Amino acid sequence: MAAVDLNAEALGVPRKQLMESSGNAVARACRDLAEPGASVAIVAGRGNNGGDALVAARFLKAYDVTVHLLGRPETISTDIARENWDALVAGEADRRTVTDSAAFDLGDPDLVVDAMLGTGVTGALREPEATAASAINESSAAVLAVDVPSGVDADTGDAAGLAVDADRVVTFHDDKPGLGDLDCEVVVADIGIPEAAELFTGPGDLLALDRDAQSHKGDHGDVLVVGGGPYTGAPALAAQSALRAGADLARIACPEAVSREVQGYSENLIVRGFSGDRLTPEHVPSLLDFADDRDAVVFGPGLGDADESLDAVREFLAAYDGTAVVDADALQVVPEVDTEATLICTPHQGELAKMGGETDADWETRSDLVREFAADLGHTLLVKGAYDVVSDGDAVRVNRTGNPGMTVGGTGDVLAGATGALAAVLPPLDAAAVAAYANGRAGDLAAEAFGGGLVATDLLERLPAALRGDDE
Ligand SMILES: NC(=O)C1=CN([C@@H]2O[C@H](COP(=O)(O)OP(=O)(O)OC[C@H]3O[C@@H](n4cnc5c(N)ncnc54)[C@H](O)[C@@H]3O)[C@@H](O)[C@H]2O)[C@@H](O)CC1
Ligand SMILES: [K+]
Repeated sequence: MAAVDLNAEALGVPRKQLMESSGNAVARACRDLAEPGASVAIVAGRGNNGGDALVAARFLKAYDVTVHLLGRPETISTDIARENWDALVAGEADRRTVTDSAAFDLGDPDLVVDAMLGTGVTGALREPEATAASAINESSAAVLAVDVPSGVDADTGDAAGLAVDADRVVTFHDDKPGLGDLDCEVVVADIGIPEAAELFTGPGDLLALDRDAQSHKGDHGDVLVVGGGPYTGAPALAAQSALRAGADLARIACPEAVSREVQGYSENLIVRGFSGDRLTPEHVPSLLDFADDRDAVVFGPGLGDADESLDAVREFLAAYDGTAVVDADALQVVPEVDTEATLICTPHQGELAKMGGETDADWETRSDLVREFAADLGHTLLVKGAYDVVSDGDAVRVNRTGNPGMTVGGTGDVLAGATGALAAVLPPLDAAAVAAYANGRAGDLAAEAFGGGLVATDLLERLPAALRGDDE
């Protein structure tokens, strides 16, 4: 929800506007439950859940409204909730502040609006919320809960202690998993979050990185790039990109014939050569061993399409059971391989066609085709284009960052490497979506400096800023 929120804001629909819609929905639910003139007690917490109900109070002029703010107005935790408290001028509602739970007096209202806590709840209700919840539960009034009954965890439906017993819940945007098992009526209100905020990647997607990457206990990934032979720049770019996208270690396995050249691009890379001048099936057993201890493998950059090399890719994937990003010439063998591995395939339109996938000039039609093909393959696809389409066969995300300057060689290697680093810390769909977004942002930042003359290494330098969500 926080990610969708930030994406909506980037699309010009700020949180305060969403709060106005939620408040309006709460007021509508009040009108459903009580006749004009009825007495309504709004019990508001200091977060945005309370803010929603403070908005509702402005829409309930036909009612006798009392607002009980749990705490002093200075302690309201968000600007938008405080602005809505300030907007309730004297006369519009009877405003009371509850600083001592012993002094809380709910009165005998016809309807109670429980807006103490929403999705921000942590642990058991503290005071004065606990006293207020008891009073609400003892009251004979109808109880309308805002978003979720206070004290209930919206994700699980569990309560760490006391929780409000509501008759009806008006929840926002989407049903919450924890509401299903509650013994009350749940109404989902559309609060006008643009569909684009969920479909298109945006700055909100970067939040996944904070959350999930932290849970990986400081382990930000050990990524192996398998590639090189006919080309040397591609694996070096992919590995450097993995480092810029946050991997702790980036290793390259490439033919000995080119390993010194590949190492020469950067002292940050750990290069291991295998015999000869290209990948062949004889290298696969040791490659599998080497890949076993890595968090993710990026297979394909600069590998070439010699028959022996493609045989090696087939044998590798058939035996591998980790996470791999498959790019470039390696892509064409994916449809024929039966593998336990988790694959993220990063084809451009031409490579997609070679894999047997269909495409279309219209991005919406293309999204459907990509989703169906990902479902057939049983893997995640990131199909590159002016609009990148990401799908795991179920969900679809579309990325619009990037610019025509990025058709220059090497940007695909940068994307593959970044996807590998992110796949070490995020689920495949998120890794692909965040990588596409950040790679495009890095390209946009590079275009500000170099216009159509940008080159792939310019993206490497800008990837960290793009992943932090910096504007420039
Ligand atoms: N896109 C969104 O996420 C939207 C969210 N909205 C509303 O915003 C709510 C979430 O707002 P917030 O994140 O501000 O969180 P809440 O308003 O749910 O709660 C945060 C406040 O509760 C306090 N708190 C937490 N646990 C407590 C406990 N056990 N006992 C006593 N106090 C406790 C915190 O210190 C903080 O002041 C949603 O439930 C919804 O009602 C809406 O405005 C619409 C848009
Ligand atoms: K609530």
